[in-house]
Amino acid sequence: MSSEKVETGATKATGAPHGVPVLGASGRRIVYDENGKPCRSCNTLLDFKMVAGKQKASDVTSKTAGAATLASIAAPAQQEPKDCPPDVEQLGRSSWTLLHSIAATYPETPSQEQQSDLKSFVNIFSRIYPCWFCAGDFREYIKREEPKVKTQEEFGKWLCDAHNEVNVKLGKPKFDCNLWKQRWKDGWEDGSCD
Ligand SMILES: Cc1cc2nc3c(=O)[nH]c(=O)nc-3n(C[C@H](O)[C@H](O)[C@H](O)COP(=O)(O)OP(=O)(O)OC[C@H]3O[C@@H](n4cnc5c(N)ncnc54)[C@H](O)[C@@H]3O)c2cc1C
Repeated sequence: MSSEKVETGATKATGAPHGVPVLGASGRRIVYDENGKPCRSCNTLLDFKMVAGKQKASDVTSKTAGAATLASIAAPAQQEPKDCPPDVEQLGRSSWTLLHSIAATYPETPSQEQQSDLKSFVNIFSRIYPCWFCAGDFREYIKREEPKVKTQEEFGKWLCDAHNEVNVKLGKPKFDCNLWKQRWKDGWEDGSCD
């Protein structure tokens, strides 16, 4: 499938039907699947609802006049509904939690089999991740930066860099990778996680 790169890091299926919104209320490009339907796990909930006619872009803009960008203010205005399929952000948060938690429990000196299992997992993950354009970019990253699985520390840092690549793409600050273990394994030194 051919695709078009856009500023949010999203790519859009070129088969998007005529007469449907191209940009969402968040300012991001709407991602459609191969059947021309908006992809829930590829769009923010706000944009998904806007395309479904359940949220008007004007509802957001009128409440937020004067803000720098729609994208930066739209997300907090949106309440996450309970027990519904995830949007791109919920899916991402949960997936990063799983991935970093795997790093946190990966052995410090893994066997050959454990190293090979982890490599396979990361590769398969990059092929089946439900947000397909996210998955495509992740596969490109893995091609450029091969997963490092020789030790827990090595994998934790590799994953942190991979996550930072997405953060930068989305205009978010980079996370300090020296802190990955406090964030995902030991808890913060100030004791706030105790
Ligand atoms: C493989 C993958 C690819 C993705 N690609 C896209 C994409 O192309 N477009 C898109 O819109 N969304 C993408 N996402 C989702 C996106 O990364 C975020 O998960 C989503 O935007 C929600 O962000 P958040 O601000 O809640 O925090 P998240 O980025 O989900 O981070 C969760 C928590 O992890 C910690 N953290 C942040 N950065 C790091 C780091 N570098 N290392 C360790 N811990 C960290 C912080 O404590 C943060 O609160 C992707 C997710 C995954 C798993």
